[in-house]
Amino acid sequence: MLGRLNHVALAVPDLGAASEHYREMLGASVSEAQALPEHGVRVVFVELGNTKIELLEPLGEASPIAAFLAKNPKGGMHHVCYEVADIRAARDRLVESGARILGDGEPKIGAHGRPVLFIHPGDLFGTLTELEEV
Ligand SMILES: CC[C@@H](C(=O)O)C(=O)SCCNC(=O)CCNC(=O)[C@H](O)C(C)(C)COP(=O)(O)OP(=O)(O)OC[C@H]1O[C@@H](n2cnc3c(N)ncnc32)[C@H](O)[C@@H]1OP(=O)(O)O
Ligand SMILES: [Co+2]
Repeated sequence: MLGRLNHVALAVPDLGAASEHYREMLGASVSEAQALPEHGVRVVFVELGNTKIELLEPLGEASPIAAFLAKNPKGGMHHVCYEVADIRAARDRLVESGARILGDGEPKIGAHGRPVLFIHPGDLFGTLTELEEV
């Protein structure tokens, strides 16, 4: 069921400053910022060739990353995202195993225009996990 590592996401307090650090200090290829109001975040992707780093900044008052940043004001590793071929089949298998799917359980369209959903960190060793259908 589990495919490639699509991205590792870092929550950051200032997306512009984080993008600049990755571009200038690390010499990385960094995308333009994209606002995703339906996810409550602004996002930038750092392209690594074999995978991506997703830099996330809260957008709006109900951002799902706000509490995480309040606990980790300098930022920190927020989630990992694995690719799957059939996201609903993957979800159903996880639910059968007792895992909690966040939100209403239905995939949303993510930053790459593909369906995504999230599994509660308490059900995967303290790691918030995103699945993306590719
Ligand atoms: C850019 C679009 C898309 C993409 O295409 O890639 C994205 O990646 S969007 C990214 C942002 N969206 C989401 O994260 C959606 C799913 N997340 C959530 O629904 C919430 O963040 C959450 C996981 C339910 C947590 O919400 P929060 O408000 O922080 O609730 P709690 O404070 O009650 O936390 C509950 C529990 O979980 C622990 N926690 C919270 N965040 C993380 C985390 N990132 N990694 C590991 N653990 C986390 C938190 O510490 C609490 O633990 P306990 O205290 O032990 O209960
Ligand atoms: Co993500």
